[in-house]
Amino acid sequence: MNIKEVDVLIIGAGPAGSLAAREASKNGAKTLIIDKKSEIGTPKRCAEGIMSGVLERVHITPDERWIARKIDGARIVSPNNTSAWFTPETLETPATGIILERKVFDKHMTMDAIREGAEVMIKTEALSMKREGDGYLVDIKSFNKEYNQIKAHIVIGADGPEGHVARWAELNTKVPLAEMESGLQYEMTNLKMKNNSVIQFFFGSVAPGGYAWIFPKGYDTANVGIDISGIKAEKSAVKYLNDFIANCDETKDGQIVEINAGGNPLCGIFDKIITDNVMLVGDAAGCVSPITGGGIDTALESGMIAGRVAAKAIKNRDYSEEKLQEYADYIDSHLGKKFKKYIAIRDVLYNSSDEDLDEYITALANANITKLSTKSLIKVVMKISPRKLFKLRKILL
Ligand SMILES: Cc1cc2nc3c(=O)[nH]c(=O)nc-3n(C[C@H](O)[C@H](O)[C@H](O)COP(=O)(O)OP(=O)(O)OC[C@H]3O[C@@H](n4cnc5c(N)ncnc54)[C@H](O)[C@@H]3O)c2cc1C
Repeated sequence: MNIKEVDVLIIGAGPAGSLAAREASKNGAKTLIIDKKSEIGTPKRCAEGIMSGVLERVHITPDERWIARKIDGARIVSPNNTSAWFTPETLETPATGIILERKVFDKHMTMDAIREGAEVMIKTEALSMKREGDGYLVDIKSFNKEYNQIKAHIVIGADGPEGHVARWAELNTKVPLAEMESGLQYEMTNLKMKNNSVIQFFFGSVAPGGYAWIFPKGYDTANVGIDISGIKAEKSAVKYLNDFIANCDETKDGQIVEINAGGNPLCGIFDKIITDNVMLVGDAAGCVSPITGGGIDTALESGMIAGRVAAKAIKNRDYSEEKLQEYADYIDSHLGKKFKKYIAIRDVLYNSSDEDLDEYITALANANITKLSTKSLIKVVMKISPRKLFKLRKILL
C-alpha cells in the first residue's frame, strides 16, 4: 500500500472544493484536492448563472475567459404567459449577473488553488474512508496508481449532492424526497430569444414543484432546463423539458448541443456539517438556495471559510469538532437563517396552482417595481391574497 500524507484532503474539485483548497493552502496547510473526473468542470451540471458581486465577495477577479455572457435583468413568466420584466429600463439599479462557462471556470478555480500551493490529483476517486489515529485514511482509485491511500488530519467533503463523505463520516445528509429536485437541461442553439440579456424563469405546471429556465449564453445560444419535484411530477423530466421547448416560441426551433442532468437538494443546510476531522462544503453541506437551487455562490463562500478554518485547526494541531465549529457557526449565521426563510417562500411558490401563479405574476408585471429584492416581490404578491400567503409575512418582518 502506498500512502500519501497531507494535512487537508479535499474530495471534489467543484467550486466549493477549489476554494477550500485555495484558502487551506494559502494559510499554510499541506493540501491535496482530488476529483474523479478526467477533466475538472466537465461535464457541467449547471445553468451557470450567478449574480454580480458573488465573485468579488470570495476574492475572485472576473475573467473574460470564463464569462459566457453578462446579464442585465430577469423575466418571470406565468402559466398563462404573462411576463414580469425586470430590466435596466424598469429598475433603478439593474439586476446584473454573469452566465459562466463552468467548464472553464471550475478549471481556473482549481488552478488558482494550485498557485497557492495546493496539489491536485484528477481522475482520482475516493472509495471509502476510516478513522485512523488523529485523522482519516482514505482509499482511492487513481489513474496513475501511485498511491492507494491518503492520510489526512482533516477531510473536506466537497463531493456535491450525491457525495459519500458525509455518510462515511456518519453525518446525516439524507434529503427528503419532497425536497430533492431533478434538474435536466439542454444547451441549445438557434434560439429566438425576445431578450438575450435576461435570465428567464417559467413557473407552474410546466415544471411541477420547480421551474423552467432559459439562461442565455450567447446571441442565439442558451441553457434551457427544468427543475421538477419527484413527488409532484406526472411524467419524466425529459418529457417535461421537451414539452416546454416545443411550446415556447423562443426555443421550439432550437437544437441541442449538450445535455446536463443532476439532483438539486432544496432542503437547506444539513443539521450537522462537521464532526471530528471532517467538514462538508457546497452542495454536500446543503448550501443550495431552497428557492432556486442555485449553489455556485454558496459553494464558493462555504469552501472559502472551511479552508480557512481547516488551516487554523492544522496550525493548532486540533482537528476536533469543537475547533471546526467556527465554520458551522459561520454557515448557520450567513446562510442557515436566510435559507429557513427561503424554505417558506419555496413552499408557497411550488404549492401554488397555475391560477394563483397567474394572479401573482400579473401583479408583479403591473407593480412598477424599481428595486428588485425578495422583499419587494413578496410585498406585491402579499397584497393579492394576504390570507393565502400568510406564511410569507415573517419574511417581511
Ligand atoms: C441542472 C442544474 C442547474 C443548475 N444551475 C445553477 C445556476 O444557474 N446557478 C447556480 O448558482 N447553481 C446552479 N446549480 C447548482 C450548482 O451547479 C451547484 O450548487 C454547484 O456546482 C455546487 O458546487 P460544489 O463544489 O458543491 O459541487 P460540484 O460542483 O457538484 O462538485 C463536486 C465534485 O466532486 C467530485 N466528486 C464526487 N464524488 C467524488 C469522489 N468520491 N471522489 C473524487 N471526486 C468526487 C465530482 O466529480 C465533482 O467534480 C445547478 C444544478 C443543476 C443540477
